[in-house]
Amino acid sequence: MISIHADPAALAEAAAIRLLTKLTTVQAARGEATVVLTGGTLGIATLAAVAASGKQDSVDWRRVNFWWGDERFVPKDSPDRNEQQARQALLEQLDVDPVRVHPAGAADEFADVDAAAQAYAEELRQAAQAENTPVSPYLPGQVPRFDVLLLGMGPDAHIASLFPEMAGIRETGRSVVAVRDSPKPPPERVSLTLDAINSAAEIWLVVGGNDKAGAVGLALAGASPVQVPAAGARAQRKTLWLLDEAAAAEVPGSLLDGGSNDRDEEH
Ligand SMILES: O=C(O)[C@H](O)[C@@H](O)[C@H](O)[C@H](O)COP(=O)(O)O
Repeated sequence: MISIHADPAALAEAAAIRLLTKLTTVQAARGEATVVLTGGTLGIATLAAVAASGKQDSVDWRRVNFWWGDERFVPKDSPDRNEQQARQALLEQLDVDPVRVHPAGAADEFADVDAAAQAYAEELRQAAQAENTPVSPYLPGQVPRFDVLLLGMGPDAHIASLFPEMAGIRETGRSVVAVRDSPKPPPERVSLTLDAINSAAEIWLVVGGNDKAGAVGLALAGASPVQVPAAGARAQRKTLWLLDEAAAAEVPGSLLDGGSNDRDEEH
């Protein structure tokens, strides 16, 4: 499904409203909800839009579980941390349950990025065991239920910290990988694998800007995930592309004609 919005601000706002609605709906059904956050400009703008929406109270934030799709392996208080940016943009304004907030390890907490990746995988496994619901066909017992997994995408079609042709995008059978040579700084990161990402009930790719249009077009045209990681995003139930007009410029026309898409009213 594709949803197109006028510009990055409208896109972030639309993603925020969808997220609030989804979390409210999921909580009504199963008492809690789990969201996997992402870094990047639009990933954080979406969280800021939730904070600015005035509609936060529709969600019981003490019963939301937060994970991260990737994290930079830098000191805990570094402004480069996706966790720090998410806390500043939204989490600090909410009454969250700290036990339910699961950031990946930082460079001043673990000896190296491998140790941080292993620890995150173990934390995910423990959460999966506690839920006792085998939700992932790829990683049974290794990841908990992810109701919504947010992703940004780079101009090279990377998602999380899975980059074209590199080891991470090829990894199978594991939930988390350590990245040492990220083409996008900083170089060291912890990332969910594609198997973990695709365990999510819903994946939402929030992508804006004309520098992403080519990668969006390739991903939606069904390119190989090793060359075009975003092409590998396939949720268990729904994969949603939330785009602004600029990033949608090369979406294959046949995909836009389908009835399941929507576009900002003014377009
Ligand atoms: O840690 C990160 O950098 C992000 O998780 C990364 O995957 C990001 O979402 C994309 O690079 C898009 O970032 P922009 O929206 O800033 O281009």
